[in-house]
Amino acid sequence: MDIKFYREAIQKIKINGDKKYISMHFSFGDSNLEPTQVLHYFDAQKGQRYWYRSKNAPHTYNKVGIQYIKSISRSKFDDEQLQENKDKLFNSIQHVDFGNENKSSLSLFGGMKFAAEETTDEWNDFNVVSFHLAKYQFDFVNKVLIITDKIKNVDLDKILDEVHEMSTTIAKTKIGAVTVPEITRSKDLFVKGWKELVRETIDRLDDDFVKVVLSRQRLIMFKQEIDTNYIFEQLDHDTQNYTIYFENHGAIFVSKTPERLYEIKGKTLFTSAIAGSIAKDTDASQDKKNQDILLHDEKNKYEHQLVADEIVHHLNEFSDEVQYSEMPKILASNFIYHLETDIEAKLKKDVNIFSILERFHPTPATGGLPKDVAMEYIVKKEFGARGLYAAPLGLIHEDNDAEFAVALRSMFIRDRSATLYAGVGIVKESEVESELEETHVKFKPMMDLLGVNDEPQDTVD
Ligand SMILES: C=C(O[C@@H]1C=C(C(=O)O)C=C[C@H]1O)C(=O)O
Repeated sequence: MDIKFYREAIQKIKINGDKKYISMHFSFGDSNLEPTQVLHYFDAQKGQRYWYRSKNAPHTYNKVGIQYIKSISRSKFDDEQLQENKDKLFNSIQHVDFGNENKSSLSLFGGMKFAAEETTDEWNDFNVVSFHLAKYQFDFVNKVLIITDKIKNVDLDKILDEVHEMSTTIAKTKIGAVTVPEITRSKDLFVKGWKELVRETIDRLDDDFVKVVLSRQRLIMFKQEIDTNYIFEQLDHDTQNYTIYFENHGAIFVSKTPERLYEIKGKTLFTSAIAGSIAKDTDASQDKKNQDILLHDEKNKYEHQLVADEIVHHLNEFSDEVQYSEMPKILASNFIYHLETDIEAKLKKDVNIFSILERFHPTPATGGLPKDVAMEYIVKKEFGARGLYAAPLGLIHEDNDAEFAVALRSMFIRDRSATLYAGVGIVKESEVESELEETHVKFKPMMDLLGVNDEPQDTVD
């Protein structure tokens, strides 16, 4: 980092008294910083850190945020108000461009809980709706560090010292030995009740209520509080899926989801219908067979089509030009294959991205059909609240470019325990035992992350 250049440039900054925040970006192209190192470096900021990395390299986004200096938090989702809050916030920021060729990608990180109606103490550390503006945003795609601070507190020389110190120290930071969590207990919650609910739901479904996703939970207890550096390293290995790591107050939420809710780039929206599943197999020929079975299985194809049709239907409100392939393809994720249909749409002028979020979430891949009936059913019948499981989480930029993932294959960590979540789409043709089996497979990414190979011996009904 050319600190001398910045030192001179900073003298020329004219503070705009009409603004509330100042945001500067610095190129760190010459130092090889890694997200895991940055998160580790800011251990003292635990409770105010996030990491969001898009799936598949080269990643569209790969960003670590530290210290929430401003948060838009709501107990209810209101698209108009959120758009207004977001615009107001971005308009109150003075951007400083040092003539860097890398543009600033200042963003808000956050999303909303699966359902606003759910209330449990367990999830109280997270708001129903929250979008955070982090003071330090490390953008690993463009290799820039964006620092945003309140104008009334800002000390530009101090910021430069800080940047200099960070860029040199972080580059040398090694996580070193991490503590692998020691599991004292692992148990499946309400399995018997869940199976009964699936049975009851299959009976309940009819021509008017065709699909609902039912999830269940697994509780893992540790001997000591989990070493967050262990989590960072584990998350780093898998680049095939999204990486979501989100701290708020005393809680941590982690997801390795394969599912994108949508990505907006300029005037184009990209999304995918993902539903219909089969486990991967360690035997290569069986594994190939499994993929063929999935591509041709009527129940899975039906389940998938419901999701694809619903997404296309919602898109018609925001777009006059929607494109998608007629036949789903195979999406390989950790331990499991899904059916996937890619969908692309040209957005109409001036669409509110929060309205898209509200309309899309939840797709029938995590909610059901019709959406309202399914949501009510889930909130009323499922055991425990979903919180951020299956929730949309992602990044929103000033120019409305955004990406949201659906936080599946996820867990909630607090103190010495983790709660894992897994759900399955129930349709009239579902069978209880194979749906239960599918949840086992969907727990695996988080079990694997925690280093647990065995299924729990213990169940609580
Ligand atoms: C609900 C989950 O997954 C969703 C449900 C799927 C299905 O029922 O086939 C497939 C992928 C996801 O859209 C989960 O992973 O918990």
